[in-house]
Amino acid sequence: MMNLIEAAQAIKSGQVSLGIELGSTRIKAVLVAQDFQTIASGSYVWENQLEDGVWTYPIDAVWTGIQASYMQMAAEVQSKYHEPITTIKSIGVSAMMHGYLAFSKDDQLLVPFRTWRNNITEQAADELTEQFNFNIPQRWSIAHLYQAILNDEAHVSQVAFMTTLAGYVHWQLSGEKVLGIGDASGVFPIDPQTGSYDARLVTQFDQIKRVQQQPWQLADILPTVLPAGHTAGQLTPAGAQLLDPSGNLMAGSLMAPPEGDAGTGMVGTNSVRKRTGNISVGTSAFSMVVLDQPLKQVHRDIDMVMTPDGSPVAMVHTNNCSSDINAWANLFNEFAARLGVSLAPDRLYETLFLEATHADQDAGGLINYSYLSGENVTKMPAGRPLFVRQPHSHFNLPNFIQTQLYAAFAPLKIGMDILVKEEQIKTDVMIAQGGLFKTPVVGQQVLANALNTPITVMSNAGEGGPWGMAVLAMFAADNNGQTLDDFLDHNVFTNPESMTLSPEAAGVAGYQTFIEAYQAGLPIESAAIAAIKDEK
Ligand SMILES: Nc1ncnc2c1ncn2[C@@H]1O[C@H](COP(=O)(O)OP(=O)(O)O)[C@@H](O)[C@H]1O
Ligand SMILES: O=C(CO)[C@@H](O)[C@@H](O)COP(=O)(O)O
Repeated sequence: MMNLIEAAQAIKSGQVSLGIELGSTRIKAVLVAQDFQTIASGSYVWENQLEDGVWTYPIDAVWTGIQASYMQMAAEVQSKYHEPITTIKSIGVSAMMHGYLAFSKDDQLLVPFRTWRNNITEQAADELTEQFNFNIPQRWSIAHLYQAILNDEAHVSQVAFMTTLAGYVHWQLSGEKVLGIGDASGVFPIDPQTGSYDARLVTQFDQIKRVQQQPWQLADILPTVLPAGHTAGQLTPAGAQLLDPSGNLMAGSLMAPPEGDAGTGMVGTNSVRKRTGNISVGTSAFSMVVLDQPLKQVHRDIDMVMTPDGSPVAMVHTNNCSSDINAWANLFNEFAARLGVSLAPDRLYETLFLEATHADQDAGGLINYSYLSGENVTKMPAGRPLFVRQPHSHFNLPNFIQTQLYAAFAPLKIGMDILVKEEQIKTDVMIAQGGLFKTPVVGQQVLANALNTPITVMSNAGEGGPWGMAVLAMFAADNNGQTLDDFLDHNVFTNPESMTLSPEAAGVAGYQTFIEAYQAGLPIESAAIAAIKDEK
């Protein structure tokens, strides 16, 4: 580990890499030294909005958030090391995947950003899955494009370029219209042999009658696909100004292929090798296993994505994980404020999560449906968060918080059971990362019990994504021809700090009781969606 003087020297000579990640609730910037240690970080809280039935973020907020995170990180560098950041060796951008950002030939955004969280592309996703004999989830970018075509949306004929959020930011910083292969795999299916979009499926798409009527062909409007380790352009002067309006940062940094947060999660947990598994836990929850053989069949609940170096990955993805925890945490925070108690966010979460350690194993018979938005695994088209209890349920604070944690992982548990039962895909251990692990042990133990699998959490778990992106940026700058898995094993994770928790029998049994009640009660959620209309 570098001392203060060595770190200051690294900053001065530009021997540092920057990873930026735009997650659903936090934009993060992490500056990493060449020994892979984090030197400084910054973050910015943002929140998606449901506007006219579409989950979105204003595009300006992307830049407000990136600049605020960068500025906070640069301020930390200045105060700790007394150096401004002027040169950065390599930079990588990662973000929530999928969704729809479509631009005209004059680079104008044609419709507000449609994020991964939307459940508005059912018809397109169903038709494409059938045509391609390949699972196309609703959040895939191609489902959004095709649904816009099916909807006869006027903007579609003007589309000159479509990309993901990471691809958009990368384009603005470097001028390059490219995507890392992992992020690209959430846009359109990838052919593992060619490392690019599946040419046969691209032709099939172009031949659909309503697509033929468009003035473009799919290949004209998609970004170019690049694997990890390749150079994906340089930070331009305009890009440097966009990232750091103070003007300290100079252009010229090498840019790595932009990736999705699935790929950076795999890198951050050293899980790109075949038969390794990892889980990302934040606004959404998704588990990923790198495959050593193709799946037996197409499943609507198992998504096929790629590692950043192009190996197929089976993913179980759930739209809802931590949003409802946040809603309740905010409520408790308001109450604390009324009592004159001001709590820093980490203290708030820690205090609440620690309550769960006194809970009944079955969470006292309480049930929660944490569906802020629709949920693919349980086939809910929209979200109506619900808390349900019986007159005799054991309703107290520990059980309430336990229920929130149990419910956050419930769709993932249901989806993982499909992966295990139908495809017999199971790893010996899963490595988890995400903001929920910023409070140690509690969420990790619940996840281990829920999935009945040992869960490892690394010391970087709270910032695993942006750190993973910085590592990819270093891999792009300096890899000596190594493969990504060897680079991670031999250079990066030589002495990882991690903790593994195994499932506890009583907790596993308690979670099983909870999940049975949860599944039995799912019609309540359906009824709420039908009965309580969204007034927006
Ligand atoms: N100190 C904490 N302890 C436990 N959970 C936390 C803490 N701080 C934040 N969280 C949870 O982590 C979530 C953010 O995780 P993150 O991985 O950054 O997700 P995303 O990419 O969806 O923004 C928050 O929404 C919150 O639920
Ligand atoms: O859809 C995917 C991965 O397939 C994610 O990008 C999306 O769920 C967003 O993740 P976060 O909840 O922001 O970590």
